[in-house]
Amino acid sequence: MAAAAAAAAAAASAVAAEEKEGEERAWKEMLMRMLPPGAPVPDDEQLDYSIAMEYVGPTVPHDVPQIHPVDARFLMGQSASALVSVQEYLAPQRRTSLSRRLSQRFLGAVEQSQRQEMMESEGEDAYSPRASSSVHDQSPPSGSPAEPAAVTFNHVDEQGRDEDEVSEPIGRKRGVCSRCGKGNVLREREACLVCDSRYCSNCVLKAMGSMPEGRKCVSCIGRPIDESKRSSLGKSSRMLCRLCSPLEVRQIMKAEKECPANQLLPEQLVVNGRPLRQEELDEILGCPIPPRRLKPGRYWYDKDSGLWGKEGEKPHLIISSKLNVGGKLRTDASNGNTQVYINGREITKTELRVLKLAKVQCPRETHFWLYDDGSYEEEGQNNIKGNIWGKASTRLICSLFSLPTPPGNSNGISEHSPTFSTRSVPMYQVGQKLLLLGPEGSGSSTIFKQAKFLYGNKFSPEELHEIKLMIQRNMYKYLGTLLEGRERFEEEALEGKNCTIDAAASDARDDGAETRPCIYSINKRLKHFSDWLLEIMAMGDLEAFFPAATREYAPVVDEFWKDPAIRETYKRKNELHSLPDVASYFLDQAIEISSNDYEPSEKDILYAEGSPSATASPSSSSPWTTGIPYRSPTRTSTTARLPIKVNSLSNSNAKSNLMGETAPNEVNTPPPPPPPFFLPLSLCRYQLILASLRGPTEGCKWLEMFEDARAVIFCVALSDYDQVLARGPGQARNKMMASRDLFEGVVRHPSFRGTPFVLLLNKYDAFEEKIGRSPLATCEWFRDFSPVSAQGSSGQSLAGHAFYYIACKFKDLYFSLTRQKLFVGQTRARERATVDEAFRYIREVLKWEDARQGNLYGLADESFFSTDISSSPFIRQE
Ligand SMILES: Nc1nc2c(ncn2[C@@H]2O[C@H](COP(=O)(O)OP(=O)(O)OP(=O)(O)O)[C@@H](O)[C@H]2O)c(=O)[nH]1
Ligand SMILES: [Mg+2]
Repeated sequence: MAAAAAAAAAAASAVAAEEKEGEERAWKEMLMRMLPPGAPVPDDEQLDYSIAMEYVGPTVPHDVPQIHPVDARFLMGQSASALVSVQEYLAPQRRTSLSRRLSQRFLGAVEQSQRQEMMESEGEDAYSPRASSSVHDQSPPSGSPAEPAAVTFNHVDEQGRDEDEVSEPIGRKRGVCSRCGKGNVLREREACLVCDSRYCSNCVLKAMGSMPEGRKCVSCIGRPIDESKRSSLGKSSRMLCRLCSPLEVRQIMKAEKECPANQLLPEQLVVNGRPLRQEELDEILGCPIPPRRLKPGRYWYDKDSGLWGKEGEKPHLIISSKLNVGGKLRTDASNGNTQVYINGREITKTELRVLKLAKVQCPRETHFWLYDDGSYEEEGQNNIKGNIWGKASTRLICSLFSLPTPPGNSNGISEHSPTFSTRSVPMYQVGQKLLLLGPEGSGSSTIFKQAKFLYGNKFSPEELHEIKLMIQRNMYKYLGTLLEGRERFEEEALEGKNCTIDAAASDARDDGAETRPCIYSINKRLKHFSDWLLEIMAMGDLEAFFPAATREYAPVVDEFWKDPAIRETYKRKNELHSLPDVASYFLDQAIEISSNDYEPSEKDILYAEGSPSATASPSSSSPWTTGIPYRSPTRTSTTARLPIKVNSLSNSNAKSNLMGETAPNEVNTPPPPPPPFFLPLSLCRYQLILASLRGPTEGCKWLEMFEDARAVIFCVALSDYDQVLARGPGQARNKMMASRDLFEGVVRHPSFRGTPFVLLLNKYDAFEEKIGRSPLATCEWFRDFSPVSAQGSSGQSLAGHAFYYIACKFKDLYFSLTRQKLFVGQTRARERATVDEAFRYIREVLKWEDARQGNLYGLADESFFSTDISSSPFIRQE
């Protein structure tokens, strides 16, 4: 009996085992059918597929949810784990625990639990909600009688995103992976181009599958991308490069750029008031010079000239002309109000300004015809008046005003050769603008010059000539400052002795062997020269005489510099606030500098105060320096330089130069900065533009020219904290406070809203040298500086501490104005390596900013940079 029972039990268990085996085999076969041919069946632990079973039970009394599958062929293949979306006919009561477990694994744990909670609260079981909402694109048109849409889908917004995606789901939290729910703000995340779900490196391939349309969640495949991400199409990320082979990355990026689902739709582009048709879009994209980075929007297009812009805005590009696209160009296309018309369009103020600077006569009610080669004529006159882009100076002005110039040769005649692939050739040679600003004497010119030595072309002969003249003129400025100081010190000394200066002067004998009334007294001959020099300086006429008379007076300068009275005066240089420390360097070489053959050395160039203005070699190859008309030195020194510093000039300060021209003193006048050049800091070339600041920036019109700057680099001299800016009697101002106000003015300027700022705290060497003897609290902004004694004990660490303190002061100020982080660097601009470091840092900042704007990943606080790591307490703390 017992044996029979045991046999029966054994038979029963064999049957059960066989059944189980059969069931498993059936599962396996089903899985095999769903997987790509040859793919191994993953074991239970590794199983990462969402699957469904076909319901074969009795008819259910309620409507069955109907979801159409994503075409699995798209999702399979390559190295990534494919994720199969399902056709689910499963009634709630028949869902197996396995399917639930699988769907649970398929969803991000966090998202799933959230949804499960929601379902449970509604009394429903959790079934694969991701599948239901995510494949809704595939569902038949609503109301189709054959396949009633029994699943309630979320509301879909205009861009095809459902409510969950529009309202921030939990996985969208900064740094939180949308799939596994793990968060780390410092870790890189790959974002879906459609719904912006972010995935960590562990989940990205599982969530995005083989990426047949690039970086999209599997459930977003087939859906149009989020337009704000269009510019990142085809640009790979570090994470992807780590996870996939180079070939795979290339294929994914190619698919991302070229797959139909990611292309612009013609109706997304409205040109001259009319949405495009497919053939028009094809014509635009296929023309020799198409608009770059075309985004959906409303544009205007002037088919005669090729000018292209956003509706209501100035021209942005020049594309191929004569394309038959869009409606008719409207008069108000660019919202101009100048009563000057080009090809029927009323031009904007900026265009008019450029035309005027290019000396094109354009009184009101002028109607021009502009052709695509740049030639123009007045309407009805049949007489070509010139070529608008023919002059290099006009092209420079256009670039400064962010107006387009045609690609092609320097005559402005575009070369549309059919064999010339313009798609891969950038339209312009102009890179992103980096605007370098700084108050007087902060060292911005030195940084610019160092950058030019590092990354730019050599100084042209004309630039060198101008630097030479600048050095010669500066030499007389330094001498004048010394003579002014000498007079003051002499007066003070003689007052102490109770004798008058006139008496003292009368004692002085011409041979210089007189008994001097005091150590600051000079002989009559020198006194005579001194009075003359101080007078022309007071009249503001120094530039009218020097450098022209440099050679003539060189021996006098040398004599002065060696005179005991001037040596004594120089000993008190700390009291002569406008005397820079380079004065002695140049006065030591007064005779050499004044010679006709003098050629400034690299050191002279760097030490020279100021920078060459916008004169350049006509033979230079840079688009910025080619053909800019060379002006005579005298003109350059007055008319060209003044506008940069013009903010502090009032109308009454306008003065005439030797040629009888009046220097522009309007704050609206664009400054002619030194020729910018490109910094090949990365694949993207940056164009460094230097502009020197004088006076308040409120209403400063020329700053508007740089509103498209990629970043503002603001330079402040650390050593200014105990310096005084003399602006006439009773107007002495601490230089650091003046720098702070100027910085605040630039930050507040409407043109730079949203523009990243990098502050370069320069002259760290001079700062380090003086901080031990001159307390930082001399500057009222730094009154609360109280160095920790251990750190303040040695000069160097005190300087480091003070640097950090000042940087934080600026950071706090910047944050209070913008709620943004200020990036701070440290330089000793005379040392080239520190400038190189600073620009590397700036490049990193721009990369971080790009990443931040693309919201790819969070950032650590990398907002400090010091060229001398050991001297930065912040870096040590980090
Ligand atoms: N010791 C020291 N001197 C510097 C440093 N950077 C610049 N200088 C000197 O400071 C003086 C002024 O520098 P510039 O570069 O002409 O200053 P700027 O900001 O262009 O001033 P403006 O041309 O007057 O607008 C020059 O003599 C430079 O050699 C620095 O890091 N350390
Ligand atoms: Mg300068």
